[in-house]
Amino acid sequence: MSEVCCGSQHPHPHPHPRLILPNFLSPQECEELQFIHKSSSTVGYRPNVFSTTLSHLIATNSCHFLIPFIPIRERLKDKVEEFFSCEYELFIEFTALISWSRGSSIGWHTDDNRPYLKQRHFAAVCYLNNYAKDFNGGLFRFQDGDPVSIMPRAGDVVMYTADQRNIHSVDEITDGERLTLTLWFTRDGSHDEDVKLVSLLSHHLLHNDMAASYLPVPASTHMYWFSQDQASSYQFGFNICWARLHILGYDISISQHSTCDSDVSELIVKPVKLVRGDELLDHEFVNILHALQVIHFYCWQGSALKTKALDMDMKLLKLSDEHREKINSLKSVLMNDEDLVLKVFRSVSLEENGGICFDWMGIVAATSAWEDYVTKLSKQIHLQLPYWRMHESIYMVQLDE
Ligand SMILES: O=C(O)CCC(=O)C(=O)O
Ligand SMILES: [Fe+2]
Repeated sequence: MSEVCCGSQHPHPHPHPRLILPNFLSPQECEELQFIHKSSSTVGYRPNVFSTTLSHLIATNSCHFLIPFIPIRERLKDKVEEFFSCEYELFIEFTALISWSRGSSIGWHTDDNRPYLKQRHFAAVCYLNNYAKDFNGGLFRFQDGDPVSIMPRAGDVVMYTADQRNIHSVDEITDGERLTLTLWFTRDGSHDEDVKLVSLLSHHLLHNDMAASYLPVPASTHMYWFSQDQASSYQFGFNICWARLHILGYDISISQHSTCDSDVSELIVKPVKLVRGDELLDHEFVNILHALQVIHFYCWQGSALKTKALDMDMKLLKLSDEHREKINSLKSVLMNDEDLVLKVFRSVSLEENGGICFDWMGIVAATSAWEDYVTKLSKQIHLQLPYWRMHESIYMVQLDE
C-alpha cells in the first residue's frame, strides 16, 4: 500500500484529515507487542474485546513490558504532530493493545463521541496482525472520503482526527483475533497519560516489595473471566489465561489443589505446572500468568531458541489417572464452556505456535530465555524511571553504558 494522505497543511483544510502509513512498525515490533498482549490481556470494555493497558501492566508487576512501547509511542506522536501541524502541542491521552474476537464490531462513530472522551483530538491505530491470515472480517471503513476502507496489515498505521470529519466503523470479526495498538492524543495537558503512568510506576516500584521481581501478579479474577453475557455470574464462561493455554494445546496442573477447591480467585494465584497430552513438565511456575508468558514467549521466539545449547535439568513425568482427574476438575472450574473458548480464540491459521513444532526442550529453553528478556527490560525501567519522574514524561533516555 502506498502512503495515502489527506492533510491539514493545504490552504483549504481537507474535509477528512487522515493519513495511512504502510509498514510504520517493523514485523519484530508487531510480534513483540503481540506477545505482550497474548500473555497479559484482560477482558475489555466491549463484548468479545480484550485489552492490555499500560496501567494494567504496572498493576500486575509487569511494568517492564512498557519498554517496547516507548520508542513506538514517540514515533507515533512525532508523526501525528507533524502531519496535523501541531508540533510540541500534543500529549498521549491513552495507549492500549486491543484485540477483537469473533462477534465484535463497531458501527459508525467518532472517537470523541462521549462526554468523557471530548479531550481526544487524534487517533492512531497500528495494525499488529493480518486480515485473512489471522482473522476474517474486521475491515475498517470511513463513512466519507478516501480511502473508503482499510484492510488491516501488520505494521500499517492509520491516523485521523477524532471528530466528525472522520466517522468510521469496523466490520464484525467473523473468525480469529484482530489485534491493534491504539493511541489517542490530546492538546489538553491535564489528560496526559504519562503523568498518570509515572505516578503509578513510582508508587509501584518504590513502595512495593515485589520491586526486585519481574514475576507477574494476577489482577482480580473477574478481569480474566470471559462470558458471553458479561453481566452473568461465573456459571458459563472461562478464564482467558487458561483458555489461551488450552487453544495452544496445554493444560495446567495445580499441585496444591484439591478436587473440592472451586474458588477461581484462589486458583489463579497458585503455582502451576504445564501439561501436554499425558506428560507433565516438573517445573513450577509461580502462577498461571507466569506459565502463559513463558508459553507465548516460546511461540514468539521458538525457532530462534532452538539453536541454543541448554542443559535439561527439568524432568518430564507421565500423568497418572488420578492426576488427570484433578486436571479435569480444575478445567470444570476455569472453563465450563469449551465451545465458547474455541469460538472466541480458535485461530484462522495453524501457525499459533509461531509455525514451530512443539517440543519440551523448547519450552525449557524458553523458560530461561524469558527470564533473561524480562530481567533486561526490568533493568531498563529502573534506570530510566528517575528521569521520567523528573520530567513527568515517559521517553527513551539515552544512557551511556
Ligand atoms: O481497530 C480499528 O481499526 C479502529 C477501532 C476504533 O474505531 C476504536 O477503537 O474507536
Ligand atoms: Fe474509533
